[in-house]
Amino acid sequence: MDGKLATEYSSWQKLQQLYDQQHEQLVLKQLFAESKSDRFQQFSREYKSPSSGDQDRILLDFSKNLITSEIFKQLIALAKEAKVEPFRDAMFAGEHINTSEGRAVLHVALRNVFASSGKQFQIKEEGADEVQGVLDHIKQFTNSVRSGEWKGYTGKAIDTIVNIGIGGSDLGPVMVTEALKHYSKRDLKAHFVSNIDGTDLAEVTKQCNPETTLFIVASKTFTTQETITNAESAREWFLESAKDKAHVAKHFVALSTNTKAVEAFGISSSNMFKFWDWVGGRYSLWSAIGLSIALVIGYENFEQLLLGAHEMDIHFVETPLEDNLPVILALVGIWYNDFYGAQTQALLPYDQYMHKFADYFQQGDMESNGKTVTKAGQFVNYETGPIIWGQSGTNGQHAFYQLIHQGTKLIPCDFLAPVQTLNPIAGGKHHEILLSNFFAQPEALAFGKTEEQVRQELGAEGSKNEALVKSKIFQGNKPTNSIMFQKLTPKTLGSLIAMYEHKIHVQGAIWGINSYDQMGVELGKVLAKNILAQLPDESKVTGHDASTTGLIHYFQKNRK
Ligand SMILES: O=P(O)(O)OC[C@H]1O[C@@H](O)[C@@H](O)[C@@H](O)[C@@H]1O
Repeated sequence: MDGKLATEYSSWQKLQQLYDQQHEQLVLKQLFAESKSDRFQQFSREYKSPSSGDQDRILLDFSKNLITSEIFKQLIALAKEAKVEPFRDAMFAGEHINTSEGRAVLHVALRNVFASSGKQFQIKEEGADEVQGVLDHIKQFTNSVRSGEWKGYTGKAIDTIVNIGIGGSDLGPVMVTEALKHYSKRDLKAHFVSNIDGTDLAEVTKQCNPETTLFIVASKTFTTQETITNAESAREWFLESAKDKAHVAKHFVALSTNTKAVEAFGISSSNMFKFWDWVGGRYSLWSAIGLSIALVIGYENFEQLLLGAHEMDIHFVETPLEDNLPVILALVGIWYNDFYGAQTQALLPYDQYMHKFADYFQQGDMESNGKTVTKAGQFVNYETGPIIWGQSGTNGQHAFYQLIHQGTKLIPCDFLAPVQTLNPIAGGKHHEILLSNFFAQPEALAFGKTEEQVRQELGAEGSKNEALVKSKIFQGNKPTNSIMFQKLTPKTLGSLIAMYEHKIHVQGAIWGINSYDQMGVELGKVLAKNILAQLPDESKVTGHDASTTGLIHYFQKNRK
């Protein structure tokens, strides 16, 4: 992180040598055989919440990775050489590490509100001292809606909320309200409208009663085309029944950094929940953007989510690199991404509540680290951010695991699962089956099935079919992390999210890129605006290539 390309670090070069010399001998079966049971001890770490200990603990087993203690040491050396620690401290101190936009990166300040946690970071940045005030506003508003005290324009309590937002103003609230559904107020329905496709809003409003629906317009900039258009159409839909514009105040609130635009939309500043430009969209669920989360799970649970994240922040700042969960995940990821040439990384939570976890981190990781230029302005000569994807187990097993087990691609996977389920139905049978799969899949991926085993199973007769024998071989040696947490509590979820946020931060630091801007989303937006103005009239369609022109003309000819 001092203007160097990652490939210039001597530790990177050493890792390259280790890879070149050793990767053919890095076979999990042998690595485990050589180290006996020590390997689990050696390559696993347990995190415990300082405030609730065993209740909220996370085990990271990274022993099923293609690493030795020498490689692990060298990866730690890379983190040191890339100055991961001072860069982390710079973020927590409020330095403007988002250099292209000249901003601080302070989602950690949003959860730095627990004097009793034993640690508060000293953050000096405009707005950082306003965090508690906004939380108080969220608390008071949440309590009044949930208790029924907040009334709609006909005097009825709110029973439905609709969050209108996209990207970071949607994915976090969607993921967390799903993940913490167990803790939700069941008689308060929550919908999320993100897509500009009118279908999204239309299908939601069909399920809403204007007298009892609260719209939450969530947009950091309050200029995002999709969100503003959806909010305007929602207001139109609402006014068809409410008639009087004065009623908007009871049914529309805004979450934004842009007071002027919120007021121009017709939402009074008393119904606006503020945040600051140092909160990146994809790191904003901890801010006012989390209002829908607080409404669904209650303010106390929202606070626990923040506390869990804050405690992971403390772990990230205070724990030596070799025991630091986000750092370990980041380094192991770099080993595959940059030396093995793995293109993707799968997130596989064996918890149905977490079925949106991979979707959430698709933006979190890919918008952060999908970059080609370093902060010093050089093009990288190595791979940066991985493609993130995944699905909840065991659904994924019946969909795409075939390719992970026997395809031609190397796909490092993170398996996540709770020790205890929140729904121990059928005497806990479901959870035992779920967890047996959670244990079995990484085992199968790591150790596979040899030709001899297959032949033995098929017997002499069956083994004559060579193609069949070959198709049943599992090469194994596929790397995985296994992450077990005690139970999916708001606090643990907060810690898990913060763990992956910091993993992304560490990888970005090593690659020397700015993880906190998103220039790559701009070009398409500008072109779409230009095209929108050309759509009414065929003769207006100019300045495009033949394909784009052809497509627009095709639409224009056939739309009626
Ligand atoms: O919250 P607003 O400003 O509407 O932005 C919503 C989303 O827009 C996209 O273009 C990205 O830049 C995301 O990072 C952002 O979360």
